[in-house]
Amino acid sequence: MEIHVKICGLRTPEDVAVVAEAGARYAGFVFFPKSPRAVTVAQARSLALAAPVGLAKVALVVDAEEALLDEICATVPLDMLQLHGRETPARVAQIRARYGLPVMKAVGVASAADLPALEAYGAVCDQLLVDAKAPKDSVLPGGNGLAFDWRLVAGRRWPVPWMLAGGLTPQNVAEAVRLTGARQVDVSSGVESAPGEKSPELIRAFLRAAQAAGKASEVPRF
Ligand SMILES: O=C(O)c1ccccc1NCC(=O)[C@H](O)[C@H](O)COP(=O)(O)O
Repeated sequence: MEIHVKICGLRTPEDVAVVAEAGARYAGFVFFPKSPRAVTVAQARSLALAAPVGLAKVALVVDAEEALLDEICATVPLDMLQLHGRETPARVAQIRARYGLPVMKAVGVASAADLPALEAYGAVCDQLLVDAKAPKDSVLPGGNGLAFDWRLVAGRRWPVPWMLAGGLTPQNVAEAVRLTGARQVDVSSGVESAPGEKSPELIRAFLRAAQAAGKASEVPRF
């Protein structure tokens, strides 16, 4: 089974080249000014234009107003919007209808009490990002390099495809895939040498580990 990998928070043409060459399926661009991974709309446009066919470009926004979404969608050639704030299901549906792009909604998980939200958002979005819940005092609503208890979502299914995120690394991604049954994984901090600085070696190691985990989960045919 092939595991689809999203590498989030790309900032340079070198990041895009390494991610594509390593075999990632999605590249994420962060539009959140307080993030060390933030890019401008103009920067995202040139990064997206440099992405080869087969690498899906994802714009990550947090409670974005129409003006910003209009500007991003008119300027950057995109394949998906990732909503990483407190957008309600109604807002998710509205954004999906307005821009005609697939929408992935991030849902933070810390305990079983967070699981019903995945059902609610699963009814209105194209993909779910099942992420660790950000600590209350965190500046960033995601990208904190924190994992949640994967047993909470082990074997769970939703009506739309989903990605596992939160604190994944080249060392733990195989165990995360094995335990949860995820077919898609998303990483940012775990492939960085410093906040916002992507490491080509860690990106390659992450892709290798994820792909090996996918192969290991294949049912043998005799
Ligand atoms: O990465 C950021 O700086 C960021 C800022 C605001 C909202 C979300 C953000 N990142 C989300 C992600 O990169 C991932 O989708 C996910 O949260 C996993 O991040 P990590 O735990 O760092 O691998």
